[in-house]
Amino acid sequence: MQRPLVAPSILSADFARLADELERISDADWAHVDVMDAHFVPNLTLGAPVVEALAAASPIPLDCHLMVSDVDRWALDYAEAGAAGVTIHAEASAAPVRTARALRAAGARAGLALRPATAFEAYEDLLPEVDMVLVMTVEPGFGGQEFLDVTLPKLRRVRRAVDAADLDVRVQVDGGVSEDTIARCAEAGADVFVAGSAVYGAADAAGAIARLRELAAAHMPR
Ligand SMILES: O=C(CO)[C@H](O)[C@H](O)COP(=O)(O)O
Repeated sequence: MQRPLVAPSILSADFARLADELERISDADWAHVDVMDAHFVPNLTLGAPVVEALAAASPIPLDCHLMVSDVDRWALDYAEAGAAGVTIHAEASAAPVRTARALRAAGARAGLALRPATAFEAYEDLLPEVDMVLVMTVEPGFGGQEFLDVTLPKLRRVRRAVDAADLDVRVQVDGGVSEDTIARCAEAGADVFVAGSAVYGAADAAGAIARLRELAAAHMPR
């Protein structure tokens, strides 16, 4: 198992002060950037030009989570904008292997995300083509939602498959991750933890990041 990575989601940040909000999480491993198109999910955030500006301003790498329809058409723009990792949703992609290969060829990590109701089994054979699987632990679209325990069995299945294949593939969780829920995620096999409100809602963001990282490390199987 790799060391735990904490990726605060800037969805819960102050959008009027994004460069300052990235500085606030400079102790984190990655900054998680939620791209929403008001079609794949019922919310609208930002696009590649803003990601390009954030990549230039950020003290840490950007991890872009694309919640957009027809994602194969848009994904490469985010790698070219400077994102270190780009995650596409399986449900929005007609050609996940082609898109993942294009992302890797552009120098970005390729991630594949699964909504809570999407089964992992149909995508298991694609594991060698990606660098990360994102198991959504809420329905995508909004921060501050309640963690869905029903996603934990899938998280365990993803971890088992990654370990069985002995692949260098990260397993990310996103949604409702907090000091109350992170132990469950770590025990089930996650090693990248996205947290929006748990970090940006804290007076001391650096302290919140450190506590999440410690809790994750304490509960990840050795
Ligand atoms: O992808 C997301 C929503 O679709 C966000 O990253 C996620 O919800 C983070 O927010 P919180 O930690 O407050 O649940």
